[in-house]
Amino acid sequence: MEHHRENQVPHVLIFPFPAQGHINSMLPLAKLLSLAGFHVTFLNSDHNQHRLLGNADLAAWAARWHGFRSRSISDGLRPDYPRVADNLMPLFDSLKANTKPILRDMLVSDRKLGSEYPVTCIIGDGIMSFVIDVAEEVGLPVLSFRTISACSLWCYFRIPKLVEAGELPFGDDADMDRAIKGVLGMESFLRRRDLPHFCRAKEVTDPGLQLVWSETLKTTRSSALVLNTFEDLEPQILSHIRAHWPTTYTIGPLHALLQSRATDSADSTDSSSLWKEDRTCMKWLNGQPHGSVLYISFGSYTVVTRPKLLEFWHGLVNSQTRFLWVIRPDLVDGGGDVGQVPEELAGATKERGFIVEWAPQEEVLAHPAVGGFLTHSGWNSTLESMFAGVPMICWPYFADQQINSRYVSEVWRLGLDMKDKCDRETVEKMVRELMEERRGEFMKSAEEMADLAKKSIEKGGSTYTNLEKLIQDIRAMCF
Ligand SMILES: O=c1ccn([C@@H]2O[C@H](COP(=O)(O)OP(=O)(O)O[C@H]3O[C@H](CO)[C@@H](O)[C@H](O)[C@H]3O)[C@@H](O)[C@H]2O)c(=O)[nH]1
Ligand SMILES: C[C@H]1CC[C@@H]2C(C(=O)O)=CO[C@@H](O)[C@@H]21
Repeated sequence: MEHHRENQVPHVLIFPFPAQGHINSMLPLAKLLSLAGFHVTFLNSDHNQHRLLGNADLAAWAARWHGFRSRSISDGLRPDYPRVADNLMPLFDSLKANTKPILRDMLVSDRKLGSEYPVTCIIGDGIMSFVIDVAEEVGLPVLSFRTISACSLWCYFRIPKLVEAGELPFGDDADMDRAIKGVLGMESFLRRRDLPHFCRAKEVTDPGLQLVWSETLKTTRSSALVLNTFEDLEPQILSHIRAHWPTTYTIGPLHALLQSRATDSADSTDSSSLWKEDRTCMKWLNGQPHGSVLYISFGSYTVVTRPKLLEFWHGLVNSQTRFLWVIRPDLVDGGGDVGQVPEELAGATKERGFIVEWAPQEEVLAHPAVGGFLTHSGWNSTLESMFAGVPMICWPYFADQQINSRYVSEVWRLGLDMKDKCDRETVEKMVRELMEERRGEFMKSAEEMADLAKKSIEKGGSTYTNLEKLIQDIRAMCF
């Protein structure tokens, strides 16, 4: 038996939902497990692997992260199919119908996936419960990694209770500020408008609502839940979660945990961006006064209409603040470009602003010139801003972002929630409030939260300890 133990190297297959936000939270875990001496296969979609190859040095990753390999699998859609937020059901349906059997066949035909060691455990994205089905069929242990906050996962889990109590659906009742009482732990501050966006569906049969409802319930079948959060951030909600997922590993903020473990700083920042990063913004930031710049990014999925984009633009310019703005090529609804910009905006932007299509966001948030973040409240952006000690203005777009923005403003006191508004007057008012009037207050709470996050990843901290436990438990699965 001992001889057998010496030869068994854990081989973990890590499979994120094919989207930037899911790659950016599960990839650091893959690298951390390779640092622990595990063999790791990171599974991208063919579509995203092709995009990553254009922007990342995947060959260098294999050299830097011993035991790490990335493979790809078809998501079943044409390469040019629009994988966009307001049309995601075809992607989910295709993953279940097409990718699931391919994944099973990959594991049945070669348990080693072309490497020297057989797969001993699967960590699948919790929004793709079909990975649990495949793991059960091929007889492998499986853990579910949900890439969102514990508070948003808990809201999803409570959907059946909200429906039972008549709190969902809202119907045509327009009172979005009506309190929601059915999410335990959130009764004192949760409104209809703060629930995850899928809860705004008019019918219980809405596909998006059904998706997050059913996928969340199905992840209770996996042997454990992995979350990119930390104990001090969401303690009450985590205790509710653990009543349904007894084994829950909180190992976030993962981007920072990796950075703290990587021997070479360049290693931990190797880009996993699907867009090409424009690093010229770093030189521009170097020329800006300390804390003077508002960074604006709405993540990888958000789209806005051109009128809304111009409202943000007017509000930013009227606030007189310096700004660094990420305007992805596909940010404007319908894929159109920004078009002709009014001279008053173009002139002020030349004077006080800088625009890129995609930024090295972790480095931007860590730059001393950045004093605030206008964000869509995606979970990675929220954690990155939190760890960098940068206060936020939140303009959530969909999915879990609505609940994240409510927590930022009402629970963690790290900024302002602009939810459901984007007129130029509100934008200007909130930018001035965050960057000037209440700057001291928000900087103080942001620094306190950043300290809590830093303590969680240090030796003896909850995240540090939970990662060691996860590594130990995965090792034990080999025998
Ligand atoms: O110019 C940019 C903009 C973003 N990022 C990075 O891209 C990631 C974006 O992730 P996130 O902030 O979580 O937003 P989304 O891409 O929108 O993520 C999707 O996935 C997340 C995790 O499930 C969810 O929380 C979001 O709601 C969902 O939209 C972050 O790591 C950013 O650092 C860059 O590197 N450069
Ligand atoms: C496409 C979105 C549907 C839900 C997914 C998600 C989650 O709850 O895991 C968060 O945001 C998006 O990335 C996914």
